[in-house]
Amino acid sequence: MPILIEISVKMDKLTDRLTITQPDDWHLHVRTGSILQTVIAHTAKQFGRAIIMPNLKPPVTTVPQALAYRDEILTALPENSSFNPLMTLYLTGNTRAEDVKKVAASEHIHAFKLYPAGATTNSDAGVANIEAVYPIFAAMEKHVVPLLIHGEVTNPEYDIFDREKIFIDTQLSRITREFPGLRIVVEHLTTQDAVQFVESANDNVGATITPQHLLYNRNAILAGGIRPHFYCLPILKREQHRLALLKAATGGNRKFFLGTDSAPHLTHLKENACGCAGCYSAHAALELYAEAFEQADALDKLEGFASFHGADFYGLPRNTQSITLAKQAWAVPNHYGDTNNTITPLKAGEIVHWQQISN
Ligand SMILES: NC(=O)N[C@@H](CC(=O)O)C(=O)O
Repeated sequence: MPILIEISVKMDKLTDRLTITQPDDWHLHVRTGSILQTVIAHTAKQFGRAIIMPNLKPPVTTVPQALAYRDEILTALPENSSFNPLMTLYLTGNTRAEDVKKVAASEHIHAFKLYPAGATTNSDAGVANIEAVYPIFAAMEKHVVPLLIHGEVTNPEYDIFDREKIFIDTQLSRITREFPGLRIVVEHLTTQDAVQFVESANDNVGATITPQHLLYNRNAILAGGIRPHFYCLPILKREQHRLALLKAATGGNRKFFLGTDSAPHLTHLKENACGCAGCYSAHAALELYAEAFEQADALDKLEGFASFHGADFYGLPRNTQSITLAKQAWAVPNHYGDTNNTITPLKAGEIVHWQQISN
């Protein structure tokens, strides 16, 4: 497999163009209502498919709700787009084994998302007692339905920078031990500890990595003042963790794949006394990953990470189209959206060095 990956990446040194198989985004928030149209256009321009996170208000907990949300997304897509939203259900204390069977039988719903209650944006309806949903994990294991995990403990007594590691030590290691056949995606890894955990777990355990966690460490949140657009959960960590994530993403290991966690919030709700968690990256997702991979001198590994590993993990066919990026600087706009509903993207007003030129 790695040999195939090497061969199919076309990096033309003379023109500085990079052509890869069309990628997928295995962790995406697109919200609902007026903002949806703006953000889905960005994603659909680059990605063939995306795992759509279900943390709406109220959350998407049933098959009919997920199918209705899918229809809303399809309606919001630009004309002639062939983007395919892969839906998920929000796991709660009320999820039943019957719901797992329905998801297994659904063509459009691909996983359950576990939010520990209170861990992040719109997670209040999440799971307060993880052990209580073990029977549902057993049903997912049996029906081969993946479990996507926001891996942080929620007890406010724990230091925010330690919450991922403590979740791994106290919850995740036990879940993987008790359900070795359960397909698990540890979402948006942020620490060296999480990288090591995923590497040493069995092949049913994979992980997504975001562009912000590859490009920035926690200093970005406090560079000369409080910078709310770098605040997401799990929060950015120390440089040693960023380097471990970069090594994992660029190392060719099939367990690690692209998941932007692009999470739009209106600008005024982030630039606020109590700003929301989430970075918006869909406007330049692949370009931001290309910058990170280029830093690691590993552009030849981008295609595996962005276009193959996730599809293989989910047992879906790889995309057949391709996408080309050029080494072409462009300035990211300060805002997207309309005047009443603006979102501030990652690198707002800054230069991005790669640009998509075709799909
Ligand atoms: N990543 C974030 O900081 N926020 C996400 C939720 C999540 O994935 O944690 C959101 O929906 O805004």
